[in-house]
Amino acid sequence: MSKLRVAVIGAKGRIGSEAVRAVEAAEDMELVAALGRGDELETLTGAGAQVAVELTHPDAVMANLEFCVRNGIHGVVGTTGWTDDRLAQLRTWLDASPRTGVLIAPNFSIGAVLTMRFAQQAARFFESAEVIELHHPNKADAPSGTAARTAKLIAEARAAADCPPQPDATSSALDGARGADVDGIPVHSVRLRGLLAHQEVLLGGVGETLTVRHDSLHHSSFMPGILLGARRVVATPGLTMGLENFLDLD
Ligand SMILES: NC(=O)C1=CN([C@@H]2O[C@H](COP(=O)(O)OP(=O)(O)OC[C@H]3O[C@@H](n4cnc5c(N)ncnc54)[C@H](OP(=O)(O)O)[C@@H]3O)[C@@H](O)[C@H]2O)C=CC1
Ligand SMILES: O=C(O)C1=N[C@H](C(=O)O)C[C@H](O)C1
Repeated sequence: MSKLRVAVIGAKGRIGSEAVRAVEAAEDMELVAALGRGDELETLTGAGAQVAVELTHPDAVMANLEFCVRNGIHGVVGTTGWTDDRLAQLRTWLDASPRTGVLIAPNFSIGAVLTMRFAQQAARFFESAEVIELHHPNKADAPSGTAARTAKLIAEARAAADCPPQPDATSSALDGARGADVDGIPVHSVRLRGLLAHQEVLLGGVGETLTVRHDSLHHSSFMPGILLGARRVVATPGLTMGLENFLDLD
């Protein structure tokens, strides 16, 4: 059987360099291009890439995806910074290239995907929910894509269950003390040397709390998800939001 022809964009970065090694080691894949900043995107078409794994920066991801989708190259995207406007723009490119698929995964690690699922399941049973994400200090964005997604999922679950707004009588606070408000859920970002990627979801009810915590200790934690995404996205046209769509979680 012919191998899946995979390219990595952002190949010299922390996660991109790990992805290059993972694709090279995968028996069913061939690494056909490894692009860094300043490299020509046309390399992808010249190399016959079927899938591009995009692991760069929020400032770069849109131009890279526009090129890929217009050229029928499927995308597996880990880069963060997604807004509703950006997603709408991506959908217009995909509408014009109906056989092309893009997976955006806020987090490729199975533990983080499960954290999001558990938080979503638990959200309606607790009055209060807050998210704390903790990352290395070289991370460009805050809050993390994972934390933003987690907060959105919690908020959606609470809205679907007709939960009232969560109690918070704070009437005076230093700017930032209550974190960022993501759909009504406070999200707190810690940047600390020594950390990689960690998240706690705190849920509170009368007389009890539940904490769901996940720790990525090495970038290898993201590789099975990236490889799974590459294998599945080629047969999944359109936009897929979240690796959970390629996992049998139920
Ligand atoms: N979904 C997930 O599971 C994960 C997602 N991420 C996300 O992936 C992204 C990258 O993270 P990380 O590896 O830590 O960041 P790094 O800064 O280590 O790596 C990004 C790399 O992309 C390069 N780059 C920037 N612009 C371009 C471009 N236009 N074309 C090609 N390469 C480019 C950078 O080059 P230069 O150094 O010259 O700027 C750098 O080498 C972030 O958004 C992060 O949040 C990270 C881990 C897991
Ligand atoms: O920048 C990182 O390191 C990570 N970025 C992703 C995010 O913003 O959620 C995934 C993971 O947290 C690592």
